[in-house]
Amino acid sequence: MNLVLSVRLPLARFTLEVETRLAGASVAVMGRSGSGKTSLLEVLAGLRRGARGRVEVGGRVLLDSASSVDVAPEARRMGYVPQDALLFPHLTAGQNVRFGERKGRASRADEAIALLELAPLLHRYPATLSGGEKQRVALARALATDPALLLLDEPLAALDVALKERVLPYLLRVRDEAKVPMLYVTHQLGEARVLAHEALLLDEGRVRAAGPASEVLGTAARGLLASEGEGEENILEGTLERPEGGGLRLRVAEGLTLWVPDAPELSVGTRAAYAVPSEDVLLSMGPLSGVSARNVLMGMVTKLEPATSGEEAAVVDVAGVSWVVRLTAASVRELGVSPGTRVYLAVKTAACRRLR
Ligand SMILES: Nc1ncnc2c1ncn2[C@@H]1O[C@H](COP(=O)(O)OP(=O)(O)OP(=O)(O)O)[C@@H](O)[C@H]1O
Repeated sequence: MNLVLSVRLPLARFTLEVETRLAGASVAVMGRSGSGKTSLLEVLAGLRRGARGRVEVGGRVLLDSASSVDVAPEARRMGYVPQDALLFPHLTAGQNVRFGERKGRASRADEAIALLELAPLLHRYPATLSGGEKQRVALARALATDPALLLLDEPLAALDVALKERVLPYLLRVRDEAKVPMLYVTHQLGEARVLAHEALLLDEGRVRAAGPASEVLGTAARGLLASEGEGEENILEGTLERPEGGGLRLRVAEGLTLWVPDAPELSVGTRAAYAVPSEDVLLSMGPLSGVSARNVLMGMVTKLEPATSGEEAAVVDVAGVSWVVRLTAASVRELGVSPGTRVYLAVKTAACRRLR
């Protein structure tokens, strides 16, 4: 899906000026609070009068102010789910989903209901649903409109950690099974890494970086989001295994396995993803023994980057996989950490949180 953006929209403090081309199936839109993320989504949805320039989605021109093209919001086929997506309180979950159903496309609503596992909830009213369930209904309602592009504004922000874990896999299903392209606003680098193929980083209304997620979500994003104190997570994907002697282990790469919390429903051979907050990784200069952390990984520092005030983020390569570890500036000095230093990382099993 091709996305061509060349838009200008005057805002209160600055002008949103976005000039970019994206090709990915899922794009994370990131940036500090107030950098213009929601405004950009609303320009795409056709909800902002005064937007100038050109918007093209999958070859279809939605806005071209030079030739006075400005497709009405309802004709744009954008599945917009705003930050605090409200459900109609007097309609059941099922009626909410079908509300947006496109004529002749009833199957889309059925697909969305199956994909998001809403069948048991269809007769319930929004007031009786949990936050995560409401999010799933809002997402299904958007999918039922058979959108060309989903615009999701921080779909997980209002959910606590446990609920996030339950809703994130549904977003992955939308991406991988429904195959509906999405633009996804988030403040969490970890979430963006799991969900996005590409990323767009906004700073005061301008594009600071855009392109493959693996590149954009590195240095630039960390530097820009650091001042917000956003938590950073290491995301590890791999295959589950149960070695003799018990326990559950994630095989991430040749030479990198990670003990993770055991749970009976997890079966060997399944692909899984885990998040480890950067502040939960301990760094040591020497081999560790006699520590309670079950995972001790040997690696090499590749970069040091400024993180939150007074802190630095060390990027450590472990068997070809990059880890981010938070250190205070004092520890960096005292330990003598610099690029090229061999280090050991200790990670408690309990710090590994399953994402899918
Ligand atoms: N309708 C509007 N008219 C003028 N300025 C606006 C309008 N809506 C928002 N703004 C301003 O534009 C800037 C960007 O707002 P926007 O909501 O797009 O940011 P954001 O990146 O989504 O922020 P957050 O992460 O806090 O949701 C802010 O300074 C905001 O005050």
